[in-house]
Amino acid sequence: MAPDITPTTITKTTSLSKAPSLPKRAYVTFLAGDGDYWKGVVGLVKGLRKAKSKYPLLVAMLPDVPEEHRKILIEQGCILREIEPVYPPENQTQFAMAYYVINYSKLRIWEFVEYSKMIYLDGDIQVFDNIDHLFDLPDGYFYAVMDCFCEKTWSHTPQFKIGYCQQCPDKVKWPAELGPKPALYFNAGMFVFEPSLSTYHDLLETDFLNMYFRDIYRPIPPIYNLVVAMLWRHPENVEADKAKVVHYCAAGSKPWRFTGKEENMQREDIKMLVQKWWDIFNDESLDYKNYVPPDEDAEDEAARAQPFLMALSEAGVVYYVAAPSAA
Ligand SMILES: O=c1ccn([C@@H]2O[C@H](COP(=O)(O)OP(=O)(O)O[C@H]3O[C@H](CO)[C@H](O)[C@H](O)[C@H]3O)[C@@H](O)[C@H]2O)c(=O)[nH]1
Ligand SMILES: O[C@H]1[C@H](O)[C@@H](O)[C@H](O)[C@@H](O)[C@H]1O
Ligand SMILES: [Mn+2]
Repeated sequence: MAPDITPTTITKTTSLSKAPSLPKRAYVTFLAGDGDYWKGVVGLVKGLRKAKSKYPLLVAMLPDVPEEHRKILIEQGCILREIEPVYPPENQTQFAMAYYVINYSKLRIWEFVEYSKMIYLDGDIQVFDNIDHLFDLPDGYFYAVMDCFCEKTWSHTPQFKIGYCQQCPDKVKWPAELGPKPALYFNAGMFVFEPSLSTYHDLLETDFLNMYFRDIYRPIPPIYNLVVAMLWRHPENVEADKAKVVHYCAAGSKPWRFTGKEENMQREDIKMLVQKWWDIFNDESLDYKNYVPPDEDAEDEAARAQPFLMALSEAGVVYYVAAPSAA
């Protein structure tokens, strides 16, 4: 059979032989409304700077974000991208409409195809250590941290009802009567993904990220998205001070609203993590206008990839993810 020399093939060959510029990468977060989530985004961009991230932070933002908040974000070095709201399909309930609009609109980050790879981070996340090496994980997969099913937010699920959690699958075993074990489920506050218009369109039709990415989901260790409830639900799996990325998602844990009154919020590890968030938020040397970028240092980069590999093997997930190509 004759070789398939379609225009696509030709384009690819040409661009390869011309040694194109490096693939574009960026972090991306999502912002909606005139509430206080912008504080989370300011904390996040300053945290990324402190961790010496090489890549910018894009903010995918709904039109309802007020001008004064946009101004603050630009002054902090964020790249703003206004996105049009996506309304859920009509068959979905009218309750909690805002919640659905937020969920569907977030999918627009798959439209950012000028970037070949991105890391999504919720606004209530903080990055305490450089995680740029996650961009080097092999293409073609969807990387995220496994969620925990032990909090009341999950009380509607069979997992919660029988006390099964994928974080400790041997404590309460999945009963055979309930059929096959449920697929691994990730927390959708942090993930490594490849923008793609066809994926975007497919996602709009699918019942959400976990369903859509079921087959190419590869778990990465909890240090890349420490869902704070893990501290009291699975202390054997996590260490608060080793986490590179912390997700303040438990009730009462958002640092900028923290009162310490809600359940578990008096814990020393929580108070320490909330303080660490504030230290970054208040650190003026991390403001964009004051920031002096460090010199590029190739050795640094290699040194960073090493603990990553070690962490993966410690967490026993090397089986799931191939080594980063930089290793
Ligand atoms: O008024 C709001 C509400 C949310 N957000 C943005 O949307 C993100 C998701 O909201 P939360 O962080 O409050 O929600 P959870 O961490 O509890 O949510 C988890 O489940 C959600 C769906 O329920 C999303 O998928 C989310 O990314 C995932 O981490 C926020 O971080 C923030 O970036 C806003 O900007 N304004
Ligand atoms: O995935 C969920 C979600 O992010 C909730 O908002 C959080 O409170 C949960 O504990 C987590 O498991
Ligand atoms: Mn969140």
